[in-house]
Amino acid sequence: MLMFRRNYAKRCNTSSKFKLLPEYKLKCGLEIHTQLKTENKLFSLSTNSPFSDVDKPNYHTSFFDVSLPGTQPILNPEAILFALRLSLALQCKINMNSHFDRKHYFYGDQPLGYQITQHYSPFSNTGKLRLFKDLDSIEEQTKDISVIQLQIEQDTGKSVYDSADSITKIDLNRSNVPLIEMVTGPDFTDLKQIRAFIKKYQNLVRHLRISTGDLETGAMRVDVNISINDYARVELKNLPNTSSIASAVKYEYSRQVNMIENGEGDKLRNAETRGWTGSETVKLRSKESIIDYRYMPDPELPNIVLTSDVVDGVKDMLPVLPDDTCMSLMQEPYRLSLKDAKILTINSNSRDELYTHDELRKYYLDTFEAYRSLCERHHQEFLRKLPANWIIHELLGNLNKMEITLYEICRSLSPEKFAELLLLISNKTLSNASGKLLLAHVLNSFKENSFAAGKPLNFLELIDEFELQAVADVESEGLELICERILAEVNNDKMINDIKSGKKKNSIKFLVGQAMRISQGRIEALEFETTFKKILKVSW
Ligand SMILES: Nc1ncnc2c1ncn2[C@@H]1O[C@H](COP(=O)(O)OP(=O)(O)OP(=O)(O)O)[C@@H](O)[C@H]1O
Ligand SMILES: [Mg+2]
Ligand SMILES: [Mg+2]
Repeated sequence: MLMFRRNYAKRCNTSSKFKLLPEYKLKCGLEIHTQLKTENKLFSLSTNSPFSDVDKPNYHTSFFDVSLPGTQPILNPEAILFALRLSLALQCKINMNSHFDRKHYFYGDQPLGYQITQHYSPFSNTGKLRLFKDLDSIEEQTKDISVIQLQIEQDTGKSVYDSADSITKIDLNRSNVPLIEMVTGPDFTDLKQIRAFIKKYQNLVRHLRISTGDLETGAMRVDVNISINDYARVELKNLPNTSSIASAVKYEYSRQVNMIENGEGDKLRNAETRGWTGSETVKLRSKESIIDYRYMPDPELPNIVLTSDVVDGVKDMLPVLPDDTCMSLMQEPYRLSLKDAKILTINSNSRDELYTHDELRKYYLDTFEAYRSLCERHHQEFLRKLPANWIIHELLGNLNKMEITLYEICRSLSPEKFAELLLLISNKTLSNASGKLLLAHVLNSFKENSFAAGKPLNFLELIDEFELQAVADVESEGLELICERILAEVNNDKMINDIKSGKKKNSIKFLVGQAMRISQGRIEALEFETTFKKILKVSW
């Protein structure tokens, strides 16, 4: 037995890098619960704010949310609209006549005694989400993940264990928050696909503005079902973030392979549900012992009857989906790299307070157009890459560093103004280095003046004031003099020899840096690099 275990550990190299073994095929399906950010709860007029007022338990509740006898559910149509947006974006078949069912179980944070969900006739089914090799970093060119069904249901309350008093307290702020449960087919065959799907689905719900999609708060919760070859599935729950999902999948795959190799495969014949402790999966229950939920149609709620007008209307109003936007940014006239196109398309949640990808994309597109027409007007060569380089790398870098929002910047440095800066760089009034200095200065002074409306920005005046004019057409003797001076100052034969031989090509950047310092950035770095190479007779 021990031999088998060592054998497996060796082959899948568990200690360093996780590897799937070809003879043990991974099969995996996901169930994802997503809280909808509607104004009100699913069946009541309570505010739907499960994460605000954490210090006020049972604050966002109505008589219905706390299950007072005699209260009745009233369906919130906004939740239907959100479910319709998501179903259409996932190319699902819409059920024009779905209904709600009661799923009975007893738990303290579910005082009704049942959860209102959709069991017999869910909202939509048979959709798909396509993953792409380049866009989603998967191995295959494309991979379709099928969506088996999508249903609307209510969230439960929360049980909070109070260790000081040794009692469990119930908070019903989350009770009756609208949820969508989306179930995929068992189509995943490796971890990259699982990671890619979760990220893509999260980005989609954010893009459709139907959920925050945050895993950390529990606004999005992922259950992973795993099996190997033809054994039964194991359902994994309590996976609070992407790294626990990945670790749990790796752990569970290895556990199941070990069991099969140790001759314990029979124990994998029955489906079970396991939880993730942070370091291992532990059995919660077996699927057979699951209680009978005694599903029954909810008699207090009418069917959700849709007309094709409503469905078509929502379809027409869907925003362009992130993949399509990303692909169009990589084509004419923008021809962005995949990396830059993704930055303008995919929600970067961590810096959401400074800019959203939608704002940033709009700023980029407007600047691109303004710069293009300025170039035409001034008969200047249009450098297609300039707007992306300066917005995604320079501007964004400064926003992050100075902690200022794109929204505030837009008021003083509009895309039209930014295009003027780009024109000054492309017609060589400003060197790259001086352009960077000027941009940083402008942003900094906006910040210092708290973005108060002041004198309109005039780049030419600022260039004069700070003497930032690029030194154009520098005499080559002038350049050579500066370079010779630096070589003498540096006085490091070893470094010079390593540059000449090509052993340390990068050291030339150090010399260029010194030259830029002396010329205060007013001469292009490339000019210095060429001169150094000439003086040192570099042949690489
Ligand atoms: N052999 C298998 N291996 C891995 N995953 C599987 C396998 N068979 C089914 N699945 C996945 O298991 C999941 C089943 O989810 P579904 O919601 O239908 O049932 P459930 O887990 O019993 O219900 P509940 O919502 O009460 O948890 C799907 O994501 C499906 O793709
Ligand atoms: Mg399940
Ligand atoms: Mg399920």
